[in-house]
Amino acid sequence: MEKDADGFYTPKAVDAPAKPEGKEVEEPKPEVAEATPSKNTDLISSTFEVTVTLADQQADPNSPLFSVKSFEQLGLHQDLLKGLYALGFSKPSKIQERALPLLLANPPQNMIGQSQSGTGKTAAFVLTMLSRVDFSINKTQAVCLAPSRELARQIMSVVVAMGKFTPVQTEYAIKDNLPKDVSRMTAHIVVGTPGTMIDLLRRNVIDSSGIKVFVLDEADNMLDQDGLGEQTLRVKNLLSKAKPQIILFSATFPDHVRNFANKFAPQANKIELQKEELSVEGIRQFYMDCRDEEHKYDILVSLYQLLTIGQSIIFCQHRHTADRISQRMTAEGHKVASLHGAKNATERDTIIDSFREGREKVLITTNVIARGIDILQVNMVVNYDLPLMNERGNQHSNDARPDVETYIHRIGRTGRFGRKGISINFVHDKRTWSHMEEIENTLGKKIIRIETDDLDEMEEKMKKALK
Ligand SMILES: Nc1ncnc2c1ncn2[C@@H]1O[C@H](COP(=O)(O)OP(=O)(O)OP(=O)(O)O)[C@@H](O)[C@H]1O
Repeated sequence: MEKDADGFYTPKAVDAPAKPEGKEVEEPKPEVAEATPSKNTDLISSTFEVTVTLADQQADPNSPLFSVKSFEQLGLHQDLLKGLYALGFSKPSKIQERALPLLLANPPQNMIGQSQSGTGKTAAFVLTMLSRVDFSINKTQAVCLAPSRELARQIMSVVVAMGKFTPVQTEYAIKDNLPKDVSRMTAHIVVGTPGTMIDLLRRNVIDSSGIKVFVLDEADNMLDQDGLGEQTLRVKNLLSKAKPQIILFSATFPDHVRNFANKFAPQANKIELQKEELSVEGIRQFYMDCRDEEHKYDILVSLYQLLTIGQSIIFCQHRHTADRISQRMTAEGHKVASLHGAKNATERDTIIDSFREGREKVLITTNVIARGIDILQVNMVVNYDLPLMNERGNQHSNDARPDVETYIHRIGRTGRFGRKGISINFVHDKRTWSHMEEIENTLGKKIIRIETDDLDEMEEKMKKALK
């Protein structure tokens, strides 16, 4: 793909002969000198000596990571191919293979894309934004919204990495992250959260007239009428004159949001998952039957060694629970961090960066990082409290029911891109037991019991699950 006279990256024809099932087809060589795909030897290992060869996963036609095409065949510009290869991406995943030709085709068409957690949706929309930007114009041309500052920062890191060989300029629209006294942003791509994005568009700091792409990551969450939906709609209205291509991606699209998504992104190309395809194969789900709340804490502490083999995320329903547990564990000499929405922006950035770098191995948190966060070393997720939500979007009300979508996203923080992972649910009474049963029935996937008083058995089961 070459830049055309106007400086755009125009996709070339993307039709390529399909690979016959079960047969190996030689990958075409990349067209660029320095853009050599690294051998897919992205191995992770832990004390359990787990090794995952992504190439094996990508060769299995039933895997969401399988693709018959190469990145070159998807019609990406050489500069972007270089960025992909520098990141160690050698072959697209299924969602990338299916979505990219539709996303890059002209005239641009809206997209509602669904694919399991950790299967590479970010690259699909980031490459689209980078492909559609005309770098010779210093004006904002793509905006992307995410539900948390942590996710917005992560998406930006992908934009910067994939755009490393392009002259892309980027800017954040997240709280406490704006350059002082900025009156006009000229960055090509702006990534942020809805509140700050509304502010910047309203004050004309972002000139909306040149915006060609509008992406919602975690779109079902961004469109939920009981949550961020109203703000997201305001952003859309502020962009409406520019008529951008609207791109919605998520691992989940519950029925009540899907109807709204169809209106939000009219005439969209759609890639959908069946209900039984929602959960990721590599994540083994367990539960532990605790006696009461206090026993949950004791069990968590007894798990500490296992939690620190790789990295772990512990999800609680309330901020005060996350704080209390982390304070108690810290006082007892364990090294844990806690992150939730009541902390200030600087603290939040420091905590997540430190966890990302592996300086802390256990992160105790709330739903704030249930979605999108991609830290490959996380091989265990604990639902200290199962996620709940009532019909009005209230997590804390007495009539709250199991929130299956949030459960899928939470456990999806492990088992990323073909890796193995473990999730453990703590249940401690009839109510929490029935909540877990409801999740199990909805997902059609067995959740296996681990005894709380047999650490050896626990370790054995976990080792097996991670193999
Ligand atoms: N084609 C590829 N080859 C190798 N690694 C890839 C490829 N595509 C994505 N990845 C890696 O896979 C991981 C998961 O990707 P990503 O975060 O985009 O998943 P996602 O589908 O957005 O998940 P979630 O639903 O949790 O947001 C990332 O570490 C990313 O770098």
